Amino acid sequence: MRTTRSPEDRGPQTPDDTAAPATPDHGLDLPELAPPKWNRHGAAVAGASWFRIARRMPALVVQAAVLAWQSGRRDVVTTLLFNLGSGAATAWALIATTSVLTELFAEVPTPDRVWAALPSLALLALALVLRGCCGALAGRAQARLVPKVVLAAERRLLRDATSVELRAFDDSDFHDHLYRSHTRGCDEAGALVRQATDLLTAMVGIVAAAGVLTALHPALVPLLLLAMVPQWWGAAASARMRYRMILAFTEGSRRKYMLEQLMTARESAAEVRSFTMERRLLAEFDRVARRELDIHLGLATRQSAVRLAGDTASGLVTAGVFAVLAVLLVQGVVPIAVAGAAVVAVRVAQGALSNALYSVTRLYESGLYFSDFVAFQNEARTRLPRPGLVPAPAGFEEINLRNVTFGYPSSEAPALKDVNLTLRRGRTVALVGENGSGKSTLAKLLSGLYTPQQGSVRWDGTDLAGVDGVSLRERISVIAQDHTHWPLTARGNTVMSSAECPDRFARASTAARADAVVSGFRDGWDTLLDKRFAHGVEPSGGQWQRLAAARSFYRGDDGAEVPLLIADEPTAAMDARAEHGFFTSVHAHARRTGATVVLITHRLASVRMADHIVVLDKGRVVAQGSHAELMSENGLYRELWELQASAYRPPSAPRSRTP
Ligand SMILES: Nc1ncnc2c1ncn2[C@@H]1O[C@H](COP(=O)(O)OP(=O)(O)OP(=O)(O)O)[C@@H](O)[C@H]1O
Repeated sequence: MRTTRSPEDRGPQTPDDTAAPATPDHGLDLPELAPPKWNRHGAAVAGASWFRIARRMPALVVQAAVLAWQSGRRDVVTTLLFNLGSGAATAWALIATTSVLTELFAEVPTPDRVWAALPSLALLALALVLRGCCGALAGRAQARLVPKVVLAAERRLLRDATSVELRAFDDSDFHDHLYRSHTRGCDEAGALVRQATDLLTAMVGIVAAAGVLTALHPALVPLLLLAMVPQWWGAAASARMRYRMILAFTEGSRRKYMLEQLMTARESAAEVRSFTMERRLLAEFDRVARRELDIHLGLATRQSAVRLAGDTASGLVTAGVFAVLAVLLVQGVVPIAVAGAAVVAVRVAQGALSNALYSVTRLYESGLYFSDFVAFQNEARTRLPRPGLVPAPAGFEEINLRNVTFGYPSSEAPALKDVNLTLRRGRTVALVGENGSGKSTLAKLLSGLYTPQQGSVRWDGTDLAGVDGVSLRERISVIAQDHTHWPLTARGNTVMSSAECPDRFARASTAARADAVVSGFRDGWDTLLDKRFAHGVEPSGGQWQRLAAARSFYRGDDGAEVPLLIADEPTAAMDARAEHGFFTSVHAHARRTGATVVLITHRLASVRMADHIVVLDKGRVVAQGSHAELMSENGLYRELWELQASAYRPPSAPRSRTP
C-alpha cells in the first residue's frame, strides 16, 4: 500500500544522501548517444605506432612553428636566438668543467693546482650565468608567445563557428567537432607551441652535451640514448592511454555537462524543483560520473604500471652507462679528469633528454588533441557558404518558391515538400498550420538562413541559392520564435548591429509597445537585461517579446532597405492588449514601408487581417487564399478556425458555419 508523507515527515528539504527519496532514485533513462564519426578518426590516431609517432613529429613541429610564426614573429626569433645561446653556453660550461678538473687533478702541489684552475673556474661561472640569462630570456619569449597562439586559435574557432551555414548546427557531427575543438583544441594549440619550444631547448642542451661527450669518449653517447628509450616508451604509452580514455568518454562528459547545466542554470532552476527532478538528475549524474571515475581509476593504475616499468628499465640502463665509464677509467682509456667531466656531461644530457622526452610525449599528445582542432577547421571549411555568390538584389516585386523541398540533416522525412508559393511586395502573408507542419522551416528559408535541397526561392528572377547570405539577411528583419535574450541593455537589444537613429528608435519602440515595458525599469532604455550583472533585470516572457518586436521594427524601418519582415509566433507570450497592438502595428508597418510581412501565428483571429493566408500540413501547402476564401472551403483552415472560435462562444450558442 502506498502512503503519503507530509513535508514534516520528510525532514530537511535538501536532497542530501540521507533524505528519503521523493521520486525513485534512478536516472533519466536517456538513450545512449550515437558514436560520432570523428571517434573513428580519433581512435586511429590514438592507436598510432611508435613509427607513426616519430613520423608525425616533424609535421607537428612545423605546425607549431607556423602557428607561432603567425601569432608572434618577434617572440619566435627571440626564443630561437636565446635557445641557441643557451646551448652554446652549456657547451662552454662543460669544456670549462673539463679544464677545471684537468687542472685540479694535475700532478703538482695543491695551491698551484687551485691557482691554475682559477681562470677556468671564472670561465665556468661566466658560462653558467650566460646560460641562466639565455634560458630566462627564452622562457620570457615563450611565455609571451603561448597566450598569443591560444588567442589566435580561439579567434579562428569563433570565426569558423560563426561563418558556417546555419545548417551545420543541426548536425550532431558538427557539434561533436566543435565541442572537442572548443574544450581542448585551442589550449592544445598553445601547448603544442610550448612543447615544441621546450623540445627545442632540450635538444639544444642535448646537442651541446652530446658534442662534449663525443669528444670525451664516443661510446658514451649511444649508451646514454639507450638509457632513455624505456622511459620514453613509458611516458608516450601512458599519454596515449589517457587520450583514448578521453575519447571514449566524450559522450559521457557531454552528458555530464548537460546535467550540470540543468542543475545549476537559472533557467531550469524553477522546473527542476516544480517537477521534483533533483534526485533523478543527481542519480543520472552519479551514473555518468561513476562511469567516468571507473575509467579514470583504471587508467591511473595502468599508467602507473607502464611508468614504473619504463623508469625501472631506464634506471638499470643508466647504471650500466656509469659502469662502462668506471671500466674505461680502470682500464686507463680515459683519465680521471675526463671521467669526472663525463659524469657532469651525462647528468646535463640526462636532464635535457628527460625534458626532451617529456616534451616529445606531450607534443605528441597535444598533437592528437590539436588534430581535432584542425579537423574542425577542415569540417568548418566544407560548411562555409560557397564562394562566388553575388550580392542580394535591393528588393523584389515577388518572392517565388518553386518546388521547394528541404530536410534537416539528421531527419529522414523532409520538413517541406514540393512547396510552391508566391509572396507579393507590400502584402501581409500569414503561415498557419498545426505543430510541426513546417511553418518555421519555411520562414527560415525565406529568411535566407537555409537553402532548399531541391527547388528554388527567388526574389523576382534571382535565385537566392546564388546570393551572398549576409547581404541577403541585411535586407530582412526577423522576430524569431526562440529569440535570443541578449545580455545587453534594452537599447542594445533594440538597436543591435545597426547605428542608432532617434526617429527610427522612437517609431520602433512605439510600434512594439516596448516603451511601456522599459518605463518600468530603473535605468529605462539603459537598463541591462541580464540578472547575472549588477543592477541587471529580467523582463517577463511577454516583455522580452515586445523588445524582440521593437528590434525587428527598428531593423525594418526603411522598407526600401529592408523589404521583408518575418515574424514567427511574435505574440505567443503577449497579453491580449499587447497582441492586438502588435498586429495593428505590423499591418501599419507593411503599409508605411511597403515591405512584405510574413506572419506565423496560431491565433487565427489575428490571421484574418492578413492579405494572404497559406495553410501548411505535414510540410506541404494544402491551401492558400484570403480568410473568406479559405472559410468557404471545408478544409483544415476552417476546422482550426472553428475550433478556436468555439472556445469563445457560450456553450448554448448555435455553431455558425460562416465566419
Ligand atoms: N533543427 C531541426 N532539426 C531537425 N528537425 C527539425 C529542426 N527544426 C524543425 N525540425 C522538424 O521539422 C519539422 C517542421 O518543424 P517546424 O519547426 O518548421 O514546424 P512548425 O510548423 O513551425 O511547428 P510549431 O507550430 O510547433 O512551431 C518538424 O517535424 C520538426 O521536428
